[in-house]
Amino acid sequence: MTDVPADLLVYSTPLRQRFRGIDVRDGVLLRGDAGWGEFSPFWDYDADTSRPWLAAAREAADVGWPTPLRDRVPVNVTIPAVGPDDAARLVRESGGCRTAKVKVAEPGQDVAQEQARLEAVRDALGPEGAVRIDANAAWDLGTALDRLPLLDRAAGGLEYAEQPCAAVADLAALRRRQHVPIAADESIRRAADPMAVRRADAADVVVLKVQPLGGVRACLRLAEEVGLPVVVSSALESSVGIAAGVALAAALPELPYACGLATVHLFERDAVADPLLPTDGALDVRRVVPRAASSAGLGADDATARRWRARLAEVAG
Ligand SMILES: O=C(O)CCC(=O)c1ccccc1C(=O)O
Ligand SMILES: [Mg+2]
Repeated sequence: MTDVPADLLVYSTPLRQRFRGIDVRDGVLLRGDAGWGEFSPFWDYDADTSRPWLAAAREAADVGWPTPLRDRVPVNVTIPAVGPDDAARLVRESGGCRTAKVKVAEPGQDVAQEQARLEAVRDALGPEGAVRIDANAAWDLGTALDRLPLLDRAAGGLEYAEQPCAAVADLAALRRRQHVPIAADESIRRAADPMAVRRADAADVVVLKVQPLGGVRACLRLAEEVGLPVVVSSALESSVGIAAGVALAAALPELPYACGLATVHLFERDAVADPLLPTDGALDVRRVVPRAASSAGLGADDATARRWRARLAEVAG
């Protein structure tokens, strides 16, 4: 081999906690004139769904991002569907996060386990902290109306509930019928028409993710169009992908909430040497570079690297 550095690397890492049904995360890192970008659609996404993910990676690599308006971005600690002791430990070890996002509606778990997790998180965070939940569209309207008051009480007050139901009409009804504010995530990033949330008055907050929505600039345009407060969140990426979320959060005119960008701690090993982990509850606004010059050095075996090259070709083609 020559010593010409690669402009395409594949990374792979086990997760410390199972998240969103996966326990290994992998993806492609692309280098261009502006730096490194990440292309890491989940494996259950088809080529069409993955196209905006590639546009986001290319923007990061080839164009770079708009000028930041801030140099630090407050973030929430993300609490997977773990038991109360682990939940409390994650808050304590979060790097000073004063907001926690707790996953609920995990298949096989009951409401008592969710209450115990929320009580432990509130206890670890203290009365000044903010607690939000994410149900990933799992509840029907009736279940959401039953659960929200119980979980609101267990949490000692919820900042908001992220995507409690799948349908925009159900989010709107829920918002009218109880007091916990509603955030839309899947209704934005997986919808043909993200503006439907706004027209239906279905949310108080929108969650924007750079890769599924096609890049930092695409998200800035969407934020302006929607006109609601934005929470920038991760798609469970390496620090290369997280840096794009941080760039979006840094470029938004207003940033009233902590962002969901503190997920690198869920990786056993990050793709960069100096991971984007919070200190004093916030991430620095900066670019990052891979910590190794080969995919093998980033944990990807030959089969994984081949699989990603084929996928990249399919999505680009
Ligand atoms: O928002 C966060 O705190 C972390 C990001 C997160 O929850 C997430 C990560 C990958 C895929 C989906 C989601 C989600 O918000 O539903
Ligand atoms: Mg979500």
